[in-house]
Amino acid sequence: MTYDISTIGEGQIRLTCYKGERLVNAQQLRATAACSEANVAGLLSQLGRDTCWTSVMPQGDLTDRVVNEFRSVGVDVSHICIKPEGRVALYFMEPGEYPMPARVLYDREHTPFRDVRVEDLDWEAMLDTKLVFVTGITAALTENTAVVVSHFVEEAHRRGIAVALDVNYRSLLWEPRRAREVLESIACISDIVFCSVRDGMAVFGIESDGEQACHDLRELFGAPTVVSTDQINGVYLSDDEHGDHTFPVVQVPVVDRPGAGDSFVAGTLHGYLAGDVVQGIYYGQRTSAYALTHYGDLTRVSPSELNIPSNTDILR
Ligand SMILES: Nc1ncnc2c1ncn2[C@@H]1O[C@H](COP(=O)(O)OP(=O)(O)OP(=O)(O)O)[C@@H](O)[C@H]1O
Ligand SMILES: O=C(O)C(=O)C[C@H](O)[C@H](O)CO
Repeated sequence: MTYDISTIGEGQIRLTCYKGERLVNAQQLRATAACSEANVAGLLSQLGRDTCWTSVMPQGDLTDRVVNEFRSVGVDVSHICIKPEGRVALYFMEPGEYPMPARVLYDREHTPFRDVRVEDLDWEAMLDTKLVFVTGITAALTENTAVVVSHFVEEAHRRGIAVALDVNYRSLLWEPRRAREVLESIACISDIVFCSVRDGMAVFGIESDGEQACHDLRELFGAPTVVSTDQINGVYLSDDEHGDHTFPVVQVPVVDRPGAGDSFVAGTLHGYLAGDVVQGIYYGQRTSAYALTHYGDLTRVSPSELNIPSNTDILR
């Protein structure tokens, strides 16, 4: 079977404080599955795409909790390498209520994924795809994960498979200089790059704003298509075929924030895979707005919900 998209990343459990509690004295935590790349695959699966998410995870209930979540929406998880021992990565989150900022605390040292080697994975299966999707989160973890991400992208490029990169810079995982060192060469052979205006400045030193920042990133990478988000300030496209464009964002209330960026990427790739990145951005705006309305990093959406009239007037 040829996948529409194939991706790799570390499965995690997110443990989130309930509203009005702080980690330091929380009595209960909400457990949900997480992984930026699997979130993208999971949303695309729900939209009818054939997707594959690969990882390295230890045998056990916590792995089952994570893997079952993505399997349940149709992601092919059969190429995940299961190790007999090890721990599952966690991240704790305090969502933050104004004026308290949100906080993330990673607990992801000593997991088998950090030691992944190229020979652990079934590359023939993973590369039987129309598009390979990678993010800066996975490249950030260890030397090994950076090597595996670069191998995936280079092999895809060599075989004429489209590559999509989401820079997804996480300052808790690495320094901007190292991020640039690893990600710039990947961006330069990517067909579509997602890089927020904030990450463009932090990692690539792009000082311009909005549409211009997106344009400058495209010039820097020489990539055919760059899409930049900037929270509620707008989405920007710089593209060989369409030129430079701004798409306004209609703000919606936030129930749960993590995963909105991934949902935006998934929606955009859904259009991109059909040959229409502009339609993809409209999908992405809708799926990311939906993502904010319910708990969990994985957004739950049905194809019909992508096209129904919305009271947020986000869609055309
Ligand atoms: N409050 C909001 N209302 C409506 N849409 C939103 C809101 N916040 C974010 N979005 C949508 O989500 C998209 C991605 O948001 P943002 O730029 O914060 O992502 P990101 O920084 O890439 O996310 P992440 O932190 O998950 O990597 C925005 O372009 C927008 O379309
Ligand atoms: O931050 C990470 O490492 C993740 O992959 C976990 C989340 O699912 C992600 O941050 C949401 O985009």
